[in-house]
Amino acid sequence: MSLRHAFSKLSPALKTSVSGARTFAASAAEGGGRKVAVLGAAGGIGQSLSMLMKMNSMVDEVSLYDIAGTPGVAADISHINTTAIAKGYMGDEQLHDALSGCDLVIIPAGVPRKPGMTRDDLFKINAGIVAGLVKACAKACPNALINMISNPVNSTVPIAAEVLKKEGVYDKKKLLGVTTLDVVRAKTFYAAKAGVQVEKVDVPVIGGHAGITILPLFSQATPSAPLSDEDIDALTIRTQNGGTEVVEAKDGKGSATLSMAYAGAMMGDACLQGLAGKKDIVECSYVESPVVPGIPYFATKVVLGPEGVAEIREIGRMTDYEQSWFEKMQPELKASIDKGVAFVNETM
Ligand SMILES: NC(=O)C1=CN([C@@H]2O[C@H](COP(=O)(O)OP(=O)(O)OC[C@H]3O[C@@H](n4cnc5c(N)ncnc54)[C@H](O)[C@@H]3O)[C@@H](O)[C@H]2O)C=CC1
Ligand SMILES: O=C([O-])CC(=O)C(=O)O
Repeated sequence: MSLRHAFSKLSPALKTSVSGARTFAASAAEGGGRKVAVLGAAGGIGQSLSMLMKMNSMVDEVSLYDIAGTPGVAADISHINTTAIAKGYMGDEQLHDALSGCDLVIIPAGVPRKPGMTRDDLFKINAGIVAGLVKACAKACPNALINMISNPVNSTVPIAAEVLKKEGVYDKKKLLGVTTLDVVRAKTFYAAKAGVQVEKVDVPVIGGHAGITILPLFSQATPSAPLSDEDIDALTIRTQNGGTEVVEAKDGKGSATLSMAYAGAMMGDACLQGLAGKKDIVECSYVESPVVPGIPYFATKVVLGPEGVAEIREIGRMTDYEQSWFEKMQPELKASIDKGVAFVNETM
């Protein structure tokens, strides 16, 4: 498959940049001129994600920040003949400059899983990393959108919210947990089973981003296909275990990086399109949400706009099968949220 074909589903901004059909930056009216930072840019996700953001014609500057390794990655990416400038920043003392003036900050910093671990096992290390980075965002770019990739997302998003609240700059419209990879997987697995063209598939995925908190709603998938209950059960469980499938296949060498960079670039692109005032930009995302009483953060489809999250969509109709997963996930999701909130209150 050609690169051009592979990118045929991306937004016009990303597509024109990839195809080389346009070598100038998108004008401000088209949503160009954006500064995007990737925190954790020298990592498995961060390198590819930084490259994909450099290929987005809405972006003028990509800021690559990490505790080590960013000068090399930035030098490498900077040779790509797209308009955005790529700059490397390394270490605490350069973090503020990396973030100043940013419209969008994407955070894939922190440790990944090894076989046998849950995402929650990463909490001990990643909670502190995320809290420190978000505190720096609060000071350097308080109006930027934040896309949180670092795991456990079910807790790192509430951690980020609490830090931003303590800094007096929290805006729930601007903090988005990235669950796009769950949607990417659900679409891929569904298309293969249903025998439909994957580019035409849509599947909402609700809840959170860990095990049973990931709930693909195949009853709402389009185009619809007459799948058996056994098929739906297998697709649901495969989507919930998609991350573990990759962790086991990588056998100690980390978790999903390339598919995550793709998913992160799609989500980042959608946020930039929303900022530019484009209409009907809809992605599933884990955000502060009123949709499920008693569960303050929840992923459903959200509409992206000039301020970030413009509208949070309801779950819609679920089958009895989906409803039973929905009920089962709630205690785990609530516990992960409470753990994130408590971490900030006890340590900061
Ligand atoms: N939301 C999602 O769907 C997914 C989330 N993830 C998560 O993304 C995170 C990163 O995964 P990988 O890129 O594979 O890991 P990696 O280990 O390859 O890269 C992580 C990078 O973060 C950097 N880092 C550590 N502390 C930092 C700090 N204080 N400031 C800036 N950078 C720092 C490291 O130096 C490293 O370069 C993990 O927590 C992983 O679980 C992974 C896949 C999917
Ligand atoms: O499974 C992991 O640890 C990484 C991740 O979140 C994913 O691939 O969905």
